[in-house]
Amino acid sequence: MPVERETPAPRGPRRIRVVGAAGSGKTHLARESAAILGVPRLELDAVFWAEDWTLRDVAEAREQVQEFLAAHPDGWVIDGNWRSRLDGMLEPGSPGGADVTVWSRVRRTHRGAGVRPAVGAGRGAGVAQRTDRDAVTLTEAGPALTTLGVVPLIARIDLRGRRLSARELRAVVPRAELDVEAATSAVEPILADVRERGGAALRDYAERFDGVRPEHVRVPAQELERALASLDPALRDALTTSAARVRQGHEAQLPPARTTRIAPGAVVRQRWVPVRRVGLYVPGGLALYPSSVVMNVVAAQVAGVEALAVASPPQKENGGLPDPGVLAACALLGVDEVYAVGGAQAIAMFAYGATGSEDVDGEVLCEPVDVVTGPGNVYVAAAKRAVRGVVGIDAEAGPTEIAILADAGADPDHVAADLVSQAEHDPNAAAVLVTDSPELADAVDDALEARVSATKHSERVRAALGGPQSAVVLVDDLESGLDVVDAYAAEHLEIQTIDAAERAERVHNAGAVFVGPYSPVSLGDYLAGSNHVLPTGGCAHFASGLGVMSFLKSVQVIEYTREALAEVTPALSVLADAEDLPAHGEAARART
Ligand SMILES: NC(=O)c1ccc[n+]([C@@H]2O[C@H](COP(=O)([O-])OP(=O)(O)OC[C@H]3O[C@@H](n4cnc5c(N)ncnc54)[C@H](O)[C@@H]3O)[C@@H](O)[C@H]2O)c1
Ligand SMILES: N[C@H](CO)Cc1c[nH]c[nH+]1
Ligand SMILES: [Zn+2]
Repeated sequence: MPVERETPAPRGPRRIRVVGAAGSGKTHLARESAAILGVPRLELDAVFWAEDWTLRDVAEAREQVQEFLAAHPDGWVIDGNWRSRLDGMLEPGSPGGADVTVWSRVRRTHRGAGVRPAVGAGRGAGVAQRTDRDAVTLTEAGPALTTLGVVPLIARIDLRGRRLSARELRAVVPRAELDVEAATSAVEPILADVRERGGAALRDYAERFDGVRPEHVRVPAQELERALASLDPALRDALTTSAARVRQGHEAQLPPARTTRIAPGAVVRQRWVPVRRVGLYVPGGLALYPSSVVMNVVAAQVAGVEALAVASPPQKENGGLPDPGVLAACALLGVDEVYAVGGAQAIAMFAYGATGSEDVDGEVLCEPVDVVTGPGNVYVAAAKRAVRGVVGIDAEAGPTEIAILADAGADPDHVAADLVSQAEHDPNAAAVLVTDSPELADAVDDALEARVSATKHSERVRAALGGPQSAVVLVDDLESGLDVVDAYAAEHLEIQTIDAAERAERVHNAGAVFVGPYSPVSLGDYLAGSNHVLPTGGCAHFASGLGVMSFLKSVQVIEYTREALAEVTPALSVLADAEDLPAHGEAARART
């Protein structure tokens, strides 16, 4: 039986007026909002214009509006401007008027919705603050409505009283609409183009996606030195601390070389050999990630990789170079090959190499690498999936996910804080709470309301919490909760239950597990000593986080004496004959 996400109970304003300039997306916003709320919609253009594109008589038009209001006292969405003709009708505060007015407006290349509160309108209303980077999420009605407090921030999935098979569980756990598979078609032409046109394509994509055409695709050495020299001392100390702790954690991962004596004179040895050259991706679209420099670089260095190259998106604010904090972190860790390249194009550059297109590039801008690692958005993850085989990759480390398994004893404010902390990465980030306590779920809903309104990236967080990838999942008991989190296979899983340590040991599928009340995910993001580059989108069913093993290959070394070979030659010959490969047996018999 299919499991539905719960229809949210109406809470805030239900009578919504959408206004905005022509082409600002108000029709779309109104249509979507009405569908989400389950209320009727009235388009004022259809009221004030008659069929033959003459203006309808004002009195007649107003009467139509009045009839609509009278027929739907419980809620509606009305879009269109027509202020002067309405003469105050529909204004917040007027009889039967709107609870709230939403402006849909075009902002540079993205459309966005602003919110003007009605007198006495529901909580949470206010002019939405946003940056251009956030604005893209506001084309959606969901975030606009959660801003208004009309729908809850996060959906509920109630699995109580249901026994689901492993396959059914995998189908009901929340997942993003734009997954790696869906993003693949967007990145394939980019990969092919970079392979073909090298530096010229890299500059074109920087202009298109990052809003700046870098003069230097490879960051000049003096810019790395300059960034390190101007690094804020507190940040330098924090990066140094982080690198030392991560180094310590990763040194413990180094596998020992093993020699096994299979029989007298028969030796098999396992050597661990680092790959020679690696490409390390450091994201930089919505937020900036010096910490991802630490995670990538330290793991590769501890593994013993000889040549490390880093790529991070060019920043318009930094003249087409990557973020100064990213550059400084590279310099601090001794990496001098850094590229101002973001997204799928960076992954292509590393996988195929890139020819230069300008004098500053030289003939070869970037040599191909053996392994590409690092986190990024869904396009980066899709590009890594596409080049796998040409190069090695670590896990698909796409949009951040947090799952929390919590019981009634968990602190709802801490749970909310941790959900918000990861939701702030990306509108596509996922936040999932799995609990056997409806009381905790309600308390977390309330704590989220307070935290989301107050947090800096509230629009991005609302979009992440309100997306299909996020939910509060109610279960009968913690055993069922464990089944749900195993089916979900989160990048990060927090266990906030009374028996956290024992329960954590029973988790099969998670990139990293954070145990007990004092191990928030943000600790692992920066300086727990673990790595924050972790598998997403269910890949934790089979993949591990970034670590020294991501950069090591094992080489088996076999050395037998004549006697040891002679001892197994009869069995070897039988096997060779059984496979109709008699020359295999002859190669052994020729020696013994
Ligand atoms: N799983 C992990 O280990 C982990 C760790 C840290 C961060 N993250 C995630 O990394 C991501 C960082 O994302 P970001 O966007 O801030 O930076 P990013 O560097 O990953 O992506 C920016 C690039 O995306 C590309 N891009 C944007 N829109 C595109 C489109 N429509 N088509 C093709 N390419 C497009 C552009 O090239 C741009 O340079 C977040 O999702 C965050 O959650 C994951
Ligand atoms: N939470 C991210 C991993 O998904 C890592 C990170 C870096 N900076 C802050 N957080
Ligand atoms: Zn984080």
